[in-house]
Amino acid sequence: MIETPGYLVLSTGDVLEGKWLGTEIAVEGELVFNTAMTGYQEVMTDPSYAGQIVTMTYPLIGNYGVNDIDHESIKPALAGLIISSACRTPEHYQAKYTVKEMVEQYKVPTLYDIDTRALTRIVRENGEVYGKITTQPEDEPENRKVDPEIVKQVSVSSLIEISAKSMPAFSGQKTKHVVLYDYGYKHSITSTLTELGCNVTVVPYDTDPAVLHNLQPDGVVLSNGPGDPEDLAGLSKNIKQITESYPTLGICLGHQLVALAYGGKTERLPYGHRGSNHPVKDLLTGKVFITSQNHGYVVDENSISLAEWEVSHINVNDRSVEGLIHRHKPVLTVQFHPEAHPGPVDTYSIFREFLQMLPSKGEKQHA
Ligand SMILES: NC(=O)CC[C@H](N)C(=O)O
Repeated sequence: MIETPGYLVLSTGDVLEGKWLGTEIAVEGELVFNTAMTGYQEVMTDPSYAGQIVTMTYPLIGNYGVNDIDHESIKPALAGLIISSACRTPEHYQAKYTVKEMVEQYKVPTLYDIDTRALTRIVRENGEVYGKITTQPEDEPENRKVDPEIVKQVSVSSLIEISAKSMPAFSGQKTKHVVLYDYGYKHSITSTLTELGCNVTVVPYDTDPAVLHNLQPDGVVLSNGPGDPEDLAGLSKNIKQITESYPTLGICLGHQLVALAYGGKTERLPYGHRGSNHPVKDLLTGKVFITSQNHGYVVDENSISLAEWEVSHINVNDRSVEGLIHRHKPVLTVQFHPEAHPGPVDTYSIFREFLQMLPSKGEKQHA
């Protein structure tokens, strides 16, 4: 087999040599790393990675193949993939393809045989690093910012209706209708809601609250998504209106956008939280959960009005804000991923907490 060398050229001046896995296409993006030991398929198809080159720190990728059931969106959204060893002979009863076949089919520029430990150190030490996957070691990444309009590229353009897959979560209740604002949603969010007995309507990220009102939701979920939350500050007025009218759950980007809508600020983490074993403390119960995470920004605790909001969760490693609860309105938001995938389902109960906030039939509080 002839293996062509490929290069990852970084904004720090470092150049790492590897080999192409699949099609040789040059691409640029923000360099991030994910520490999950499994879940590469979910990571590759999570739209929150749009515009980013993702390094998997676990050294062997592809050993259980790729299946037809664990995609988090219809196709990979990440700009590029960097791995150490690529397994070409997967073993798993559900495996349908190899990682090589997947990156070839969707034309995801991918390098393997990269020293991912050295690369991760560079990102940890430098924080915001941009890179280019290329055949030319003398190339340089030109862009130093993820496209401010990236959410528009991953959001649905018209609404999608998904029916409940089971009886309502709580006995005696009618099926609830949840509208999911799509900033780049993961399919696990809709599958969790439908498994808990909700009908879900997925709407474009910029859907006007008047259109939402016509859908007569019982509650609203604001999804995860890519990019810098402050690039979406123009949506703040709508988001504030939504949270004032309907019980709301914000997940990751959705959490950040609610904070911005209430006058809060977001800031960049030194090198992000991306993995499936991030400990989060529920400050209301004192319990610690292991969570799935994928974010580069956090809500600045000092920017939140504590008269209006309570910090419900913090990250045990760096004490950053992981969850907010409104003191008077049925609004809760989390920075981590209760839908998991990849990672543990310890915080699945967040969906139940949200569903418990939805009014029973005949007692909708909105006009
Ligand atoms: N998964 C997400 O929703 C990520 C939110 C945002 N793009 C961040 O990096 O912080």
